[in-house]
Amino acid sequence: MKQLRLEPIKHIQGSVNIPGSKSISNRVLLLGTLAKGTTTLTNLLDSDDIKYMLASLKQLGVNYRLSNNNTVCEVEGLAGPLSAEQAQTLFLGNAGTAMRPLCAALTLGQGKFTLTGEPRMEERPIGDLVDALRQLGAQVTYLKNDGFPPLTINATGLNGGDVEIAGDLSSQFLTALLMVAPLAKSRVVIKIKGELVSKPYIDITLALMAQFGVKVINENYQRFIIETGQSYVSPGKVLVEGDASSASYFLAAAAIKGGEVKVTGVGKLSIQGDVKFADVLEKMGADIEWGDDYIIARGAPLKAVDLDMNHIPDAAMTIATTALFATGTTHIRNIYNWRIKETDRLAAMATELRKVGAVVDEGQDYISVTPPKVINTAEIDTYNDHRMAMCFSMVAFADCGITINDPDCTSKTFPDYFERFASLVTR
Ligand SMILES: O=C(O)C1=C[C@@H](OP(=O)(O)O)[C@@H](O)[C@H](O)C1
Ligand SMILES: C=C(OP(=O)(O)O)C(=O)O
Repeated sequence: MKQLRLEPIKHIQGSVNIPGSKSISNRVLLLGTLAKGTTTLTNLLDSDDIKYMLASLKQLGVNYRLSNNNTVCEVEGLAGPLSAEQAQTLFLGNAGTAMRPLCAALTLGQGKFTLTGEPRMEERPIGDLVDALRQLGAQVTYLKNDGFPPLTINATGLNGGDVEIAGDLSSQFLTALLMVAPLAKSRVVIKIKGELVSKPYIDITLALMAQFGVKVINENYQRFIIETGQSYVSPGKVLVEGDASSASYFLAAAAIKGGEVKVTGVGKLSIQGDVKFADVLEKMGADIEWGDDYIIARGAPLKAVDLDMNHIPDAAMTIATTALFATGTTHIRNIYNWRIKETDRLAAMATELRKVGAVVDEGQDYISVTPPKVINTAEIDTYNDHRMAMCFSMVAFADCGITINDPDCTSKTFPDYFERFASLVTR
């Protein structure tokens, strides 16, 4: 297994332009496909999750032109659903933002589609989405375990009507349903069962649908109405913002080490909820400055926080390792769905934080982290989870340094993370 040794870091300083948002890249590729007209995406993320979406679209006959560095993509819209004359099997890795939206989108047209992924994808639920699509007439069959990929869709189009969907495991199910709703045969009214988690991701979905000309009535995240007769029309150009979750590592690094780091490409005009990560750092004591498309973090002595982080589930992981450098016990609450992401992130985070000496309380839906007096070095397992690898790079700010096992797993969303990180630090 490959390992990356990070020697102790004395100082961090500089500016980093953050690669494109995973959430926006995959949404816009799909909306651009369903839309009338050609959409040119700039600052598209070049990472595994996007490659799976792009490969699937190509397999389904979508025409697009990708620049040499994979960050500019011109998508020729179909002005309607995806269809295929021959049965297609699509491999979607472990990309939730490809699996869930494509599962919904492929019910709209005609054809037989099988969706598969990596072993972990077969453990990540999709039942709540499939239940909702079935209420609208979709025919979906599970190939292994009920409620989980792989699955086969026999597509004949999607009816409109009233549909209920559970919101308590993942917002991606609702995102998927919202994106296909305008192309159903009549008006769609979606009612949310239970608490809706990760709400800001729904705001991303609605903002992008609006850019493509579709209006959704949002009744307090409880009910959504999508009137019939709407269709997606390309806005022409879409600039993909920098990924706010990816920005969290650089902002945290500055907060921990007392230097100044500016992240560009994401700022106060962002449509991504994860920019609120900067507010958490501010509560911990960091100095944060906002521009329209940048955020600057400056370090200061950090103190623990006790917060509900359901709204920023990805960036919240960065707080778990930042907590090693804060006085007191940090409590990260209402994050049950960490358990059903790339790995069981609550269990993985607790295990690895204990290796460096932290006292950790892992609850069903929370984690509490008390830093040790002296942080130990360790070999950190990353569980094929890009965020585990990136979060634990923070431990290099302790006097002992850290070793990251399988660092290349960052390729899911940030292939050159460790090179970018190294370019800002002095050892
Ligand atoms: O819609 C999206 O782009 C995402 C939603 C979130 O998932 P959940 O809604 O499952 O929390 C987030 O963790 C994921 O990385 C991306
Ligand atoms: C949860 C994540 O990914 P996915 O889009 O596969 O759900 C993530 O990137 O942290």
